[in-house]
Amino acid sequence: MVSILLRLGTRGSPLALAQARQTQALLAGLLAIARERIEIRVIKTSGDMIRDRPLSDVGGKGLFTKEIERALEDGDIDIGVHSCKDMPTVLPDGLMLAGFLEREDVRDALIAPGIASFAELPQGAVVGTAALRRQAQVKHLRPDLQTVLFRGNVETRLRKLAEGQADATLLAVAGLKRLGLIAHASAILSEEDFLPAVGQGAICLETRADDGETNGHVAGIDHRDTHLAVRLERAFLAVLDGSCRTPIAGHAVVEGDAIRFRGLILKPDGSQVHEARRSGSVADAEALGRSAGEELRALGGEGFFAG
Ligand SMILES: NCc1[nH]cc(CCC(=O)O)c1CC(=O)O
Repeated sequence: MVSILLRLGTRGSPLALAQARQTQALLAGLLAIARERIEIRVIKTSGDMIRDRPLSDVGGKGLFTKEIERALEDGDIDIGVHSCKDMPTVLPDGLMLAGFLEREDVRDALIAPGIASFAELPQGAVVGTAALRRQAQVKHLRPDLQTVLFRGNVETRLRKLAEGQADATLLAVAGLKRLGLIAHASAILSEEDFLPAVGQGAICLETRADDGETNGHVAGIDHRDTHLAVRLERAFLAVLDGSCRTPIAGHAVVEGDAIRFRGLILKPDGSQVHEARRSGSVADAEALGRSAGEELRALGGEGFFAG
C-alpha cells in the first residue's frame, strides 16, 4: 500500500480539477514522487454554491478560497491549489503562497458565434460577463454594447451563450485551454484593449508557512518568472483593493532580471480609465507594484473609490 505524502485541496469545478491534476503531474515529474502518493481532495467553496448574484455583491474575493484555507489550517490538506486570480491579497495568518505554476496565456478570448472579432460585434449587441473589469473594458471600447450578468463556471457560460442569453461572452484563454475548449474562441483579445485581471492565467499553491517539508516540495516546482510577475501584480492590487471598489487590471512581464508592468483602474461604466506603467529590476518587483498602485490611488478621485 502506498501511503499518501501530499494532499492537494481544490474546488470541484472541471477547471479546478484540471489545475490540481497539472500540479499533481508536476510534483510527480519534477520531484519523482509516485503519483499515487499525491491525493486530490475536492472541497466545495461558497463561490461554487452562490450562482445567481455577481460575486462583487456577496463579498467578492475569498469566496473561492475560504473553505480550502480552513482545510489547510485544520491539517486536512497540505497544499491549496487556486486560480491566482481568485486569491485575496491578504492571506490568513500562518498561510503563504509558496509557489506558482508557469503561467498560461494571460489574455481574454471573445466567444461570439458567427463573429470573427470584437470590432465586428453589431451595434447594441449583448455581451454576457460576470467580471466588472470586463464589463468596464467592453463599455470603454464600445459604449453602444449592452452587458448582462453571466455567472457560473466556464461550461455554464458557454451554455448560456448557446441558449441565446447573450450575443457574446468573454472568457480567459487560460481556462479555455485547460479545459480543452479553446476552439470555442472567436478571437483572442489584445492586451492593449483588454488588460487581464491580476494573476490571470497563473495557478498558485498555498501552504502552511511552518510546513517546511511541503514548502520544500513546492519550491521544487515553482516557476520563477511567474512568481515574480504575480508578486508585483498582487502588491499593486493590495494597495487598491481595500479602498477601491472599481474594476482593476494589471499585468507584469519578466525578461531575465528586468520586469515591466501596466496597471489600470476603470469606472464600471467604462467612461474613464487611469493607467500606470513601471519597469525596473525583479529585485524591486513588489515595490514597483506598490508604487503603481499608489499612483492610481492618488489619481482615482470621484467615482473610483468607495467612501
Ligand atoms: N473568475 C473565474 C475564473 N478564475 C480563473 C479562471 C480561469 C483563468 C485563469 O486561470 O486565470 C476563471 C474563468 C474566466 O475568467 O474565464
